[in-house]
Amino acid sequence: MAQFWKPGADKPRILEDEDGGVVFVSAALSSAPTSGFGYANIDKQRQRLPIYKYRNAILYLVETHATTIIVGETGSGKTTQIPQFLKEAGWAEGGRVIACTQPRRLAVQAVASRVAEELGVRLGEDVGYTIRFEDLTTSDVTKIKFLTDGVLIREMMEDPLLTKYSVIMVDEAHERSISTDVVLGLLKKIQRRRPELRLIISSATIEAKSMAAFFLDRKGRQRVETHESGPSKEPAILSVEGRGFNVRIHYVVEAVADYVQAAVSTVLAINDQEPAGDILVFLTGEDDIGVAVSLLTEEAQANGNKSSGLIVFPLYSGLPRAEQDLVFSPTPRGKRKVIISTNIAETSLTLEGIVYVVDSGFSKQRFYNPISDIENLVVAPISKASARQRAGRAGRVRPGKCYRLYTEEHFINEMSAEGIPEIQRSNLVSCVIQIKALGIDNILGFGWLASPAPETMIRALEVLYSLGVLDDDAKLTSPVGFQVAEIPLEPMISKMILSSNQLGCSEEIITIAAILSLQSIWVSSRGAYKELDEAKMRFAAAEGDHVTFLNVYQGFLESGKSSQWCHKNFVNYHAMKKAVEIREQLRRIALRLGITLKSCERDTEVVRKAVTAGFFANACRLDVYSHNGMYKTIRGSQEVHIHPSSVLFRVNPKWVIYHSIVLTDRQYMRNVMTIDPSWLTDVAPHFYQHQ
Ligand SMILES: Nc1ncnc2c1ncn2[C@@H]1O[C@H](COP(=O)(O)OP(=O)(O)OP(=O)(O)O)[C@@H](O)[C@H]1O
Repeated sequence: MAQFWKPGADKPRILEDEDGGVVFVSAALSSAPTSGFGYANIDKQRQRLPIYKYRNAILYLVETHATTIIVGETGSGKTTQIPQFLKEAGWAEGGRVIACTQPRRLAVQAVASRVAEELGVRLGEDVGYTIRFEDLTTSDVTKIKFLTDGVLIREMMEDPLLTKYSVIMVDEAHERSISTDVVLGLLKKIQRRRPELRLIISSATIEAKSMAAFFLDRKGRQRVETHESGPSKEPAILSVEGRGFNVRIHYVVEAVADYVQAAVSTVLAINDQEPAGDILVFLTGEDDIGVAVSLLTEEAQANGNKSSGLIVFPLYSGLPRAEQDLVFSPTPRGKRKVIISTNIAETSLTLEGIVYVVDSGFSKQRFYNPISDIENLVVAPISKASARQRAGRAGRVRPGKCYRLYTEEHFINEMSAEGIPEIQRSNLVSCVIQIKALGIDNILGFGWLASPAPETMIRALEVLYSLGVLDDDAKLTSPVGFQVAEIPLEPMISKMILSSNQLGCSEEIITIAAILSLQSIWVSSRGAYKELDEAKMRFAAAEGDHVTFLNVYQGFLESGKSSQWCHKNFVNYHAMKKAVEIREQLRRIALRLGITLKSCERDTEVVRKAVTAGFFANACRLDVYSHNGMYKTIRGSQEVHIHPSSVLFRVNPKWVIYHSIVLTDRQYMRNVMTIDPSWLTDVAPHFYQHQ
């Protein structure tokens, strides 16, 4: 009997309906048995995956085609099996390596450990991974390497033709992150120079024909006709039929007013009414995840036995690795794990115990406005492709259910088939410098999968020119441009590091750079707002957050890197440990670039000047006529406010610089620092000449 489900504001119910329910894809596609799967040995599990039947077809297509596009349901085995098929067929012999890219770091680590486990090898040896600031591979030993698309682009700077790879699989290509689009454009170029390189583009939800059209160019086709021995340049498309287990989809009958509250009610209803199985909830960011975690934890405490079986874990990219890892821990007997996540868990991941998925229908997405030069993170509706990926986190090791907190009508009529590629809605400063560093000067004619807006390109070129990274001919300057490109951070942070060399404060600036590359060093307040504020005030510097970070870092070192010290001060211990690690890597990079490591002995003026040398484009002035602490950006005159998490919140100094903007009810500046406005024209005369 099918079910329709309707969350109520106070008491959610799961309603029975004799009419046919909405079933994900089709029950007829189910090809795996519905029980016993978890107990089979790994070889048997592998053989039961839908992709297994396609092993020979895949190997044949890869042998005979330069590019193969593989579309198969979530959980059909693309990510974990294809690299193994290739290895078994000899593609990793003779010192060659098989690469598989993922848009997200968490997925890279998770799939690499799964594949190592399936092959019975130690992670980091035959099977390894590389993400920014972490390389778990062994040269001459690693045969299958998982990595983020961003890391693959960085590798091209050292080895432009990626000569060690025999096959590169670009997985989850539907995500269309900036790095995925750039990687696809670059790989297409590399293929012309290295016809023996094979590409696999895979996803559960890509439009295979338009992807194939991108890889098919006239020149390529002509070459096929004349070179019979090489692989065909015409891309092959393979559709893998079948999925692991059914996922039954439930829609709300009426639109919900508050998706966080509805998600919490749904989790409680599942816990009350459904058999054992963990729950994965998709919300949008740290803030709404924090609210949901608190509500569920309170509910579990208040309800005694009824909800006490729930163990709730948040999951988002800024969460330290050790806390992220908790979501993979086995669920204790008699308990039910609830993971409340951003779209970090949307693709590639298999979380073994997950039976139920709750999908809010929203995610945080970047939107850049080249006119105001502001990039906001906005909560926006997801696409159908994302919704399918989210549902696909269930049904991987047993049948599952997905509760969509939106109506079926909304899914069918309102949701776009695919999201807007990130390249068309982001600031492109980092992207442009990477492409330039690879020696590609004609950015507009790069051969984009989707062209970015010309205004956005112009803005990026303008900022890079003002940073001294590009010259009048829009070429990378030497040495500054090349050095900035070599540091694996945002160009503004890299420029700040380089400037600290002349100003004699590189030790301090490297600490700030390490902390800025983390989401937050404070623990989330968990309701204890007053205590968190008081703790912050112990470190707060009148100059703002950047100098405050130096105080916290110093305190952490003086405590002997103590976790108790962190706990007492509301500082996130794991984040601080990560900051120490990143700082060590940045020190090594700085030394390689010839930067002298020197401390200014806490001369906060030179520290702030170095930050300004990188972030001058983010300068704002207090609007003295506003009584609510409103600032206007110098370029673009946009209204912005200091974020409540900043130590300058309510202090409202006249001139400030920020690191990033978040949009909630207003545009808020995060990580804010006071400046002297004369520094702006000192460090960026071209940028501010008309002010
Ligand atoms: N860590 C794991 N623990 C248990 N089973 C796993 C694990 N990882 C993968 N599997 C099994 O292997 C199957 C295939 O996973 P894989 O990631 O290769 O699929 P996929 O087709 O790439 O999916 P997606 O499109 O969602 O990334 C899963 O459905 C699951 O049955």
